[in-house]
Amino acid sequence: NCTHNTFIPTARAERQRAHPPVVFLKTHRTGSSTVQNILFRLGERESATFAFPSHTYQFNYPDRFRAAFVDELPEGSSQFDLLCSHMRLDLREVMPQNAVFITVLRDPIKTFESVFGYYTSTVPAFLTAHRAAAIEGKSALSVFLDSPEIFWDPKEPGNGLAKNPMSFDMGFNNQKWNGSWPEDLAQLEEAFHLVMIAEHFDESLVLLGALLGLEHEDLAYLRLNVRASNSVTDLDENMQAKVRSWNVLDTLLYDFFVQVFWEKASQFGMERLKVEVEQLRAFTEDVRRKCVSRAEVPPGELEDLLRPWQTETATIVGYEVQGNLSLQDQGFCIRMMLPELQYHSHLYFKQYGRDMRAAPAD
Ligand SMILES: Nc1ncnc2c1ncn2[C@@H]1O[C@H](COP(=O)(O)OS(=O)(=O)O)[C@@H](OP(=O)(O)O)[C@H]1O
Repeated sequence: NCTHNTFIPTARAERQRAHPPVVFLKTHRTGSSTVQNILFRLGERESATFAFPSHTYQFNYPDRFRAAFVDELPEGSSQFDLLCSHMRLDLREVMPQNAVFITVLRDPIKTFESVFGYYTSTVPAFLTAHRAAAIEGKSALSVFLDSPEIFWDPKEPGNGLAKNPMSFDMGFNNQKWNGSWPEDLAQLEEAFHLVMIAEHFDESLVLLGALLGLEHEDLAYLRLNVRASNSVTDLDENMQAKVRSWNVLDTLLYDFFVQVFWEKASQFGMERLKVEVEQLRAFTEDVRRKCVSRAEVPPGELEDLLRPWQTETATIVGYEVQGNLSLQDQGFCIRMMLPELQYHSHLYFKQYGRDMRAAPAD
Protein backbone atom coordinates (compact mmCIF):
# COMPACT_ATOMS: atom_id res chain seq x y z
CA ASN A 1 0.00 0.00 0.00
CA CYS A 2 1.67 3.19 -1.20
CA THR A 3 0.15 5.34 1.52
CA HIS A 4 1.97 3.77 4.45
CA ASN A 5 4.19 6.17 6.29
CA THR A 6 7.46 4.80 4.97
CA PHE A 7 6.64 6.36 1.59
CA ILE A 8 5.93 9.83 2.91
CA PRO A 9 8.92 11.51 4.52
CA THR A 10 8.32 12.98 7.97
CA ALA A 11 7.41 16.67 7.74
CA ARG A 12 9.26 18.05 10.75
CA ALA A 13 9.58 17.73 14.51
CA GLU A 14 6.30 17.24 16.29
CA ARG A 15 4.87 20.13 18.20
CA GLN A 16 2.45 19.60 21.05
CA ARG A 17 -0.33 22.04 21.82
CA ALA A 18 -3.05 21.60 24.38
CA HIS A 19 -6.42 22.20 22.80
CA PRO A 20 -9.93 20.84 23.08
CA PRO A 21 -11.07 18.07 20.73
CA VAL A 22 -12.14 19.29 17.31
CA VAL A 23 -15.14 17.94 15.40
CA PHE A 24 -15.18 18.98 11.75
CA LEU A 25 -18.43 18.18 9.98
CA LYS A 26 -17.22 17.31 6.51
CA THR A 27 -20.01 18.48 4.22
CA HIS A 28 -20.08 17.34 0.57
CA ARG A 29 -18.58 19.35 -2.32
CA THR A 30 -18.00 22.48 -0.25
CA GLY A 31 -14.19 22.62 -0.08
CA SER A 32 -14.27 20.29 2.92
CA SER A 33 -11.34 18.14 1.73
CA THR A 34 -9.15 21.24 1.73
CA VAL A 35 -10.14 21.96 5.34
CA GLN A 36 -9.78 18.30 6.31
CA ASN A 37 -6.25 18.29 4.89
CA ILE A 38 -5.33 21.18 7.20
CA LEU A 39 -6.71 19.25 10.17
CA PHE A 40 -5.00 16.02 9.07
CA ARG A 41 -1.65 17.82 8.93
CA LEU A 42 -2.28 19.45 12.28
CA GLY A 43 -3.29 16.18 13.93
CA GLU A 44 -0.43 14.23 12.45
CA ARG A 45 2.13 16.76 13.57
CA GLU A 46 0.75 16.77 17.08
CA SER A 47 0.31 12.99 17.25
CA ALA A 48 -3.38 13.58 17.89
CA THR A 49 -5.73 10.63 18.18
CA PHE A 50 -8.21 10.62 15.31
CA ALA A 51 -11.76 9.41 15.69
CA PHE A 52 -11.85 7.37 12.48
CA PRO A 53 -14.80 5.41 11.16
CA SER A 54 -14.43 1.71 12.01
CA HIS A 55 -15.01 0.93 8.32
CA THR A 56 -14.04 2.92 5.23
CA TYR A 57 -13.65 6.70 5.06
CA GLN A 58 -17.10 7.66 6.25
CA PHE A 59 -19.20 7.16 9.36
CA ASN A 60 -21.82 4.86 7.79
CA TYR A 61 -22.98 7.69 5.56
CA PRO A 62 -25.86 8.44 4.92
CA ASP A 63 -27.00 7.12 8.32
CA ARG A 64 -27.04 9.69 11.06
CA PHE A 65 -23.83 9.73 13.08
CA ARG A 66 -23.57 7.33 16.03
CA ALA A 67 -20.65 7.11 18.47
CA ALA A 68 -20.70 3.36 17.75
CA PHE A 69 -19.43 4.09 14.22
CA VAL A 70 -16.10 5.31 15.64
CA ASP A 71 -13.21 2.85 15.73
CA GLU A 72 -11.73 1.86 19.11
CA LEU A 73 -9.58 4.22 21.17
CA PRO A 74 -6.02 3.18 20.33
CA GLU A 75 -3.83 1.83 23.11
CA GLY A 76 -2.13 4.59 25.05
CA SER A 77 -4.68 7.31 24.10
CA SER A 78 -7.02 8.74 26.68
CA GLN A 79 -9.33 10.60 24.30
CA PHE A 80 -10.06 11.31 20.64
CA ASP A 81 -8.69 14.69 19.61
CA LEU A 82 -9.92 15.11 16.05
CA LEU A 83 -12.90 13.89 14.08
CA CYS A 84 -13.04 14.96 10.46
CA SER A 85 -14.41 12.16 8.26
CA HIS A 86 -17.67 12.43 6.33
CA MET A 87 -20.82 11.95 8.37
CA ARG A 88 -24.41 13.00 8.61
CA LEU A 89 -24.56 15.02 11.82
CA ASP A 90 -26.71 14.09 14.78
CA LEU A 91 -26.27 16.70 17.45
CA ARG A 92 -28.00 14.49 20.00
CA GLU A 93 -25.38 11.81 19.69
CA VAL A 94 -22.61 11.73 22.29
CA MET A 95 -19.78 14.06 21.37
CA PRO A 96 -17.21 15.30 23.89
CA GLN A 97 -18.73 18.12 25.95
CA ASN A 98 -15.81 20.45 25.37
CA ALA A 99 -15.39 19.76 21.62
CA VAL A 100 -14.97 22.64 19.19
CA PHE A 101 -17.41 22.20 16.29
CA ILE A 102 -16.49 23.43 12.83
CA THR A 103 -17.96 23.03 9.38
CA VAL A 104 -17.92 24.66 5.95
CA LEU A 105 -20.77 25.74 3.69
CA ARG A 106 -20.65 26.83 0.06
CA ASP A 107 -22.93 28.80 -2.24
CA PRO A 108 -25.86 26.36 -2.61
CA ILE A 109 -26.00 26.73 -6.40
CA LYS A 110 -22.34 25.84 -6.81
CA THR A 111 -22.64 23.07 -4.23
CA PHE A 112 -25.59 21.44 -5.95
CA GLU A 113 -24.02 21.66 -9.40
CA SER A 114 -20.88 20.05 -7.98
CA VAL A 115 -22.78 17.37 -6.03
CA PHE A 116 -24.78 16.52 -9.15
CA GLY A 117 -21.75 16.33 -11.41
CA TYR A 118 -19.66 14.34 -8.97
CA TYR A 119 -22.32 11.90 -7.71
CA THR A 120 -24.37 11.46 -10.88
CA SER A 121 -23.92 7.71 -10.91
CA THR A 122 -24.15 7.06 -7.15
CA VAL A 123 -27.22 9.09 -6.14
CA PRO A 124 -30.24 7.15 -7.50
CA ALA A 125 -32.28 10.28 -8.34
CA PHE A 126 -29.40 11.66 -10.40
CA LEU A 127 -28.66 8.35 -12.08
CA THR A 128 -32.26 7.98 -13.24
CA ALA A 129 -32.18 11.50 -14.70
CA HIS A 130 -28.83 10.75 -16.31
CA ARG A 131 -30.28 7.69 -18.04
CA ALA A 132 -33.37 9.58 -19.18
CA ALA A 133 -31.17 12.38 -20.50
CA ALA A 134 -28.99 9.95 -22.44
CA ILE A 135 -32.06 8.68 -24.26
CA GLU A 136 -33.18 12.23 -25.07
CA GLY A 137 -29.63 13.36 -25.89
CA LYS A 138 -29.84 16.17 -23.29
CA SER A 139 -27.79 17.27 -20.29
CA ALA A 140 -28.55 15.20 -17.18
CA LEU A 141 -28.67 18.26 -14.94
CA SER A 142 -31.18 20.12 -17.09
CA VAL A 143 -33.41 17.04 -17.40
CA PHE A 144 -33.28 16.61 -13.63
CA LEU A 145 -34.04 20.27 -12.93
CA ASP A 146 -36.97 20.35 -15.36
CA SER A 147 -38.89 17.94 -13.14
CA PRO A 148 -36.84 16.75 -10.17
CA GLU A 149 -39.85 15.21 -8.39
CA ILE A 150 -40.13 12.56 -11.12
CA PHE A 151 -36.66 11.25 -10.34
CA TRP A 152 -36.54 11.83 -6.62
CA ASP A 153 -37.84 9.19 -4.23
CA PRO A 154 -37.45 10.72 -0.76
CA LYS A 155 -37.67 7.29 0.90
CA GLU A 156 -34.59 6.05 -0.93
CA PRO A 157 -31.73 6.51 1.60
CA GLY A 158 -29.17 7.07 -1.17
CA ASN A 159 -31.04 10.22 -2.22
CA GLY A 160 -29.92 12.28 0.76
CA LEU A 161 -27.65 14.44 -1.38
CA ALA A 162 -30.24 14.87 -4.14
CA LYS A 163 -32.00 17.81 -2.46
CA ASN A 164 -30.53 20.38 -0.05
CA PRO A 165 -27.31 18.38 0.38
CA MET A 166 -25.79 20.70 2.98
CA SER A 167 -28.93 20.64 5.12
CA PHE A 168 -28.90 16.85 4.85
CA ASP A 169 -25.29 16.67 6.09
CA MET A 170 -26.15 19.02 8.95
CA GLY A 171 -28.76 16.50 10.05
CA PHE A 172 -31.86 18.49 9.07
CA ASN A 173 -34.95 17.14 7.41
CA ASN A 174 -33.80 18.19 3.95
CA GLN A 175 -37.10 17.39 2.22
CA LYS A 176 -39.28 20.27 3.24
CA TRP A 177 -39.40 23.27 5.51
CA ASN A 178 -41.15 22.80 8.81
CA GLY A 179 -41.87 25.01 11.78
CA SER A 180 -38.84 23.78 13.72
CA TRP A 181 -36.33 25.18 11.20
CA PRO A 182 -35.67 28.51 12.97
CA GLU A 183 -35.14 26.70 16.25
CA ASP A 184 -32.91 24.08 14.59
CA LEU A 185 -30.83 26.81 13.01
CA ALA A 186 -30.43 28.55 16.34
CA GLN A 187 -29.34 25.25 17.88
CA LEU A 188 -26.71 24.77 15.18
CA GLU A 189 -25.47 28.31 15.63
CA GLU A 190 -25.07 27.57 19.32
CA ALA A 191 -23.30 24.24 18.68
CA PHE A 192 -20.84 25.39 16.00
CA HIS A 193 -17.94 27.57 17.01
CA LEU A 194 -17.19 28.33 13.37
CA VAL A 195 -19.08 27.77 10.16
CA MET A 196 -16.59 28.52 7.41
CA ILE A 197 -17.80 29.90 4.09
CA ALA A 198 -16.11 28.57 0.94
CA GLU A 199 -16.62 31.89 -0.88
CA HIS A 200 -14.59 33.56 1.89
CA PHE A 201 -12.14 30.73 2.36
CA ASP A 202 -9.10 32.73 3.43
CA GLU A 203 -11.12 34.84 5.85
CA SER A 204 -12.53 31.57 7.22
CA LEU A 205 -9.03 30.20 7.71
CA VAL A 206 -7.92 33.26 9.63
CA LEU A 207 -10.87 32.78 11.99
CA LEU A 208 -10.08 29.07 12.21
CA GLY A 209 -6.48 29.89 13.04
CA ALA A 210 -7.58 32.24 15.81
CA LEU A 211 -9.96 29.63 17.19
CA LEU A 212 -7.42 26.80 17.28
CA GLY A 213 -4.21 28.80 17.76
CA LEU A 214 -2.72 27.96 14.35
CA GLU A 215 0.10 29.59 12.45
CA HIS A 216 0.28 30.48 8.75
CA GLU A 217 2.33 27.39 8.13
CA ASP A 218 -0.55 25.29 9.48
CA LEU A 219 -3.10 27.14 7.32
CA ALA A 220 -1.31 27.23 3.96
CA TYR A 221 -3.29 25.08 1.56
CA LEU A 222 -3.90 23.89 -1.98
CA ARG A 223 -7.44 23.57 -3.28
CA LEU A 224 -8.16 19.85 -3.21
CA ASN A 225 -10.73 17.68 -4.95
CA VAL A 226 -11.18 20.21 -7.75
CA ARG A 227 -13.07 19.12 -10.90
CA ALA A 228 -11.42 19.71 -14.25
CA SER A 229 -13.05 22.69 -15.93
CA ASN A 230 -14.63 20.45 -18.59
CA SER A 231 -16.49 18.59 -15.80
CA VAL A 232 -18.15 21.80 -14.58
CA THR A 233 -21.49 22.90 -16.06
CA ASP A 234 -22.04 26.65 -16.43
CA LEU A 235 -25.56 27.47 -15.31
CA ASP A 236 -27.56 30.21 -16.97
CA GLU A 237 -29.96 32.39 -14.95
CA ASN A 238 -32.83 30.05 -15.62
CA MET A 239 -30.95 26.94 -14.44
CA GLN A 240 -29.65 28.82 -11.41
CA ALA A 241 -33.19 29.75 -10.45
CA LYS A 242 -34.24 26.11 -10.72
CA VAL A 243 -31.33 24.96 -8.58
CA ARG A 244 -32.16 27.62 -6.01
CA SER A 245 -35.80 26.68 -5.78
CA TRP A 246 -35.04 22.93 -5.56
CA ASN A 247 -32.52 23.66 -2.79
CA VAL A 248 -34.37 26.40 -0.97
CA LEU A 249 -33.45 25.01 2.47
CA ASP A 250 -29.76 25.07 1.60
CA THR A 251 -30.19 28.70 0.58
CA LEU A 252 -31.79 29.42 3.94
CA LEU A 253 -29.01 27.58 5.75
CA TYR A 254 -26.27 29.28 3.77
CA ASP A 255 -27.69 32.79 4.05
CA PHE A 256 -28.13 32.35 7.77
CA PHE A 257 -24.54 31.23 8.33
CA VAL A 258 -23.07 33.87 6.03
CA GLN A 259 -24.63 36.40 8.35
CA VAL A 260 -23.27 34.57 11.41
CA PHE A 261 -19.87 34.47 9.71
CA TRP A 262 -19.71 38.24 9.23
CA GLU A 263 -20.80 38.75 12.84
CA LYS A 264 -17.85 36.57 13.94
CA ALA A 265 -15.57 38.46 11.54
CA SER A 266 -16.67 41.76 12.94
CA GLN A 267 -16.05 40.55 16.52
CA PHE A 268 -12.56 39.56 15.36
CA GLY A 269 -12.11 43.00 13.80
CA MET A 270 -12.55 43.68 10.09
CA GLU A 271 -9.29 45.58 9.74
CA ARG A 272 -7.34 42.88 11.56
CA LEU A 273 -9.01 40.25 9.39
CA LYS A 274 -8.03 42.06 6.21
CA VAL A 275 -4.41 42.35 7.30
CA GLU A 276 -4.18 38.71 8.37
CA VAL A 277 -5.82 37.49 5.16
CA GLU A 278 -3.22 39.40 3.14
CA GLN A 279 -0.40 37.89 5.22
CA LEU A 280 -1.84 34.39 4.87
CA ARG A 281 -2.22 34.80 1.10
CA ALA A 282 1.36 35.99 0.70
CA PHE A 283 2.65 33.12 2.81
CA THR A 284 0.51 30.57 0.95
CA GLU A 285 1.71 31.92 -2.39
CA ASP A 286 5.32 31.30 -1.34
CA VAL A 287 4.49 27.81 -0.19
CA ARG A 288 2.72 27.03 -3.49
CA ARG A 289 5.69 28.27 -5.49
CA LYS A 290 7.99 26.10 -3.41
CA CYS A 291 5.83 22.96 -3.48
CA VAL A 292 3.96 22.78 -6.77
CA SER A 293 5.61 22.21 -10.12
CA ARG A 294 2.30 21.74 -11.96
CA ALA A 295 -1.34 22.33 -10.98
CA GLU A 296 -4.60 21.05 -12.52
CA VAL A 297 -2.83 17.85 -13.55
CA PRO A 298 -5.17 15.29 -15.12
CA PRO A 299 -5.46 12.02 -13.17
CA GLY A 300 -3.74 9.91 -15.84
CA GLU A 301 -0.56 11.92 -15.38
CA LEU A 302 -0.44 11.63 -11.59
CA GLU A 303 1.31 8.96 -9.56
CA ASP A 304 -1.00 6.78 -7.43
CA LEU A 305 -0.12 8.56 -4.21
CA LEU A 306 -1.25 11.95 -5.52
CA ARG A 307 -4.17 10.89 -7.73
CA PRO A 308 -7.54 11.97 -6.30
CA TRP A 309 -10.49 9.60 -6.33
CA GLN A 310 -12.39 9.88 -9.61
CA THR A 311 -16.07 9.31 -10.24
CA GLU A 312 -17.67 8.03 -13.40
CA THR A 313 -18.89 11.47 -14.36
CA ALA A 314 -16.29 13.89 -13.01
CA THR A 315 -12.57 14.29 -13.61
CA ILE A 316 -10.72 15.46 -10.52
CA VAL A 317 -7.37 17.12 -11.06
CA GLY A 318 -4.33 17.15 -8.79
CA TYR A 319 -0.80 18.50 -8.30
CA GLU A 320 2.73 17.54 -9.13
CA VAL A 321 5.32 18.15 -6.44
CA GLN A 322 8.52 20.11 -7.13
CA GLY A 323 11.69 18.09 -7.50
CA ASN A 324 14.90 18.89 -5.59
CA LEU A 325 13.18 19.60 -2.28
CA SER A 326 14.84 18.78 1.02
CA LEU A 327 13.35 15.69 2.64
CA GLN A 328 11.61 17.88 5.20
CA ASP A 329 10.07 20.17 2.56
CA GLN A 330 9.07 17.15 0.51
CA GLY A 331 7.18 15.76 3.50
CA PHE A 332 5.42 19.09 4.03
CA CYS A 333 4.58 19.65 0.36
CA ILE A 334 3.32 16.14 -0.33
CA ARG A 335 1.02 16.26 2.67
CA MET A 336 -0.54 19.47 1.43
CA MET A 337 -1.48 17.83 -1.90
CA LEU A 338 -2.38 14.36 -0.60
CA PRO A 339 -5.93 13.49 -1.62
CA GLU A 340 -8.41 12.63 1.12
CA LEU A 341 -8.37 8.85 0.74
CA GLN A 342 -4.61 8.51 0.66
CA TYR A 343 -4.07 10.75 3.68
CA HIS A 344 -6.93 9.09 5.56
CA SER A 345 -5.52 5.60 5.10
CA HIS A 346 -1.97 6.80 5.86
CA LEU A 347 -3.10 8.25 9.20
CA TYR A 348 -5.27 5.24 9.98
CA PHE A 349 -2.33 2.93 9.44
CA LYS A 350 -0.11 5.11 11.59
CA GLN A 351 -2.65 5.11 14.40
CA TYR A 352 -3.59 1.43 14.42
CA GLY A 353 -0.70 -0.33 12.69
CA ARG A 354 -3.12 -2.00 10.29
CA ASP A 355 -5.05 -1.18 7.14
CA MET A 356 -8.54 0.33 7.19
CA ARG A 357 -11.45 -2.09 7.06
CA ALA A 358 -13.62 -2.31 3.99
CA ALA A 359 -17.38 -1.84 4.31
CA PRO A 360 -19.00 -4.94 5.81
CA ALA A 361 -20.73 -7.14 3.24
CA ASP A 362 -24.53 -6.73 3.30
N1 LIG B 1 -10.34 26.61 -0.91
C1 LIG B 1 -11.44 26.39 -1.61
N2 LIG B 1 -12.34 27.37 -1.80
C2 LIG B 1 -13.45 27.16 -2.54
N3 LIG B 1 -13.75 25.97 -3.09
C3 LIG B 1 -12.89 24.97 -2.93
C4 LIG B 1 -11.70 25.12 -2.17
N4 LIG B 1 -11.06 23.93 -2.17
C5 LIG B 1 -11.81 23.09 -2.91
N5 LIG B 1 -12.90 23.71 -3.36
C6 LIG B 1 -13.97 23.12 -4.19
O1 LIG B 1 -14.76 22.27 -3.34
C7 LIG B 1 -15.23 21.14 -4.08
C8 LIG B 1 -14.75 19.86 -3.42
O2 LIG B 1 -15.40 19.77 -2.19
P1 LIG B 1 -15.17 18.61 -1.12
O3 LIG B 1 -13.74 18.40 -0.91
O4 LIG B 1 -15.99 18.98 0.06
O5 LIG B 1 -15.82 17.35 -1.86
S1 LIG B 1 -16.12 15.87 -1.29
O6 LIG B 1 -17.48 15.86 -0.77
O7 LIG B 1 -15.14 15.54 -0.26
O8 LIG B 1 -16.00 15.00 -2.49
C9 LIG B 1 -14.68 21.31 -5.48
O9 LIG B 1 -15.68 22.01 -6.22
P2 LIG B 1 -15.94 21.74 -7.79
O10 LIG B 1 -14.59 21.83 -8.45
O11 LIG B 1 -16.90 22.82 -8.19
O12 LIG B 1 -16.54 20.37 -7.88
C10 LIG B 1 -13.47 22.20 -5.27
O13 LIG B 1 -13.11 22.92 -6.43
